[in-house]
Amino acid sequence: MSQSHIEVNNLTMAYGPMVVQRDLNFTINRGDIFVIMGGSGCGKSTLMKHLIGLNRPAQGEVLFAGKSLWHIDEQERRNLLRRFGITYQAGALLSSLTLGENVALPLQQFTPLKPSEIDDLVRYKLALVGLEPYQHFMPSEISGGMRKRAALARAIALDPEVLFFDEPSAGLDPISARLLDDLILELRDSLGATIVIVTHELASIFAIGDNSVFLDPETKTQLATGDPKQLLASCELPQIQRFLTRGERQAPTGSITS
Ligand SMILES: Nc1ncnc2c1ncn2[C@@H]1O[C@H](COP(=O)(O)OP(=O)(O)OP(=O)(O)O)[C@@H](O)[C@H]1O
Repeated sequence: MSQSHIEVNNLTMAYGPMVVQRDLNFTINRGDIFVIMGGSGCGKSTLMKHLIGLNRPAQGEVLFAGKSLWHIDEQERRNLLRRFGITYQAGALLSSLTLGENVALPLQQFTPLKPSEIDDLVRYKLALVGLEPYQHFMPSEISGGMRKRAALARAIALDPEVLFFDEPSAGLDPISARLLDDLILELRDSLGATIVIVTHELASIFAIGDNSVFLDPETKTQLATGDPKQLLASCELPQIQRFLTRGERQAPTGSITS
């Protein structure tokens, strides 16, 4: 049976008095690729910030391996946070450092490893994303798709249990986006990591998503959670059908619409 890794219980997220989403309830299982979906401004990035412990819930809780990041001491919180790997949409790499130096950074900061050991690990992580020959290149000397992969190599430097991606394929052409999807699947399988992704890309959602939550900006709560392919096949909510078919369908084929 699938084992729960992250649990979101009755979560309400707000900025001051402005509620972004309320009453969110879902589970992210170990080893799953979990997609956060929903229209612009519904609160996907805000949810990601709650999952990684940057934002504090207005109500409810987020449990990581059964623990709330807000109800433990500072040392335990730091230890838990080290088990996360995060890649942001923009500014993922430091432009003044080579790819190898970028990947080495978390290893230098958070481990007692010797320089030669760090160098071995850097080459290994870059090899995992197909960039070992580019270790000494600057970020400006490689393509956008390669930069995303290098950022991924840095995010996996500390062997994270959970990898978070905010719009990983933003700005990539369809082929590079597809290659990134393949890489994410490979990494999930080789690292055994749980992966949480915010994305609008339908092709990615169906290609790699095992489970998902759909946030609605109108009602300010989740409308559905489940395997995106199942939602497309059987969820009758028009908002979900519109989103998953780019507005082409209001209800699953075969269901009756008025
Ligand atoms: N730091 C902040 N302070 C106040 N309001 C914020 C802050 N960050 C986001 N918001 C507001 O919260 C709401 C949700 O924003 P968020 O960025 O989480 O949505 P999103 O679904 O990720 O959007 P998009 O798809 O456009 O990236 C928006 O109304 C946004 O203006």
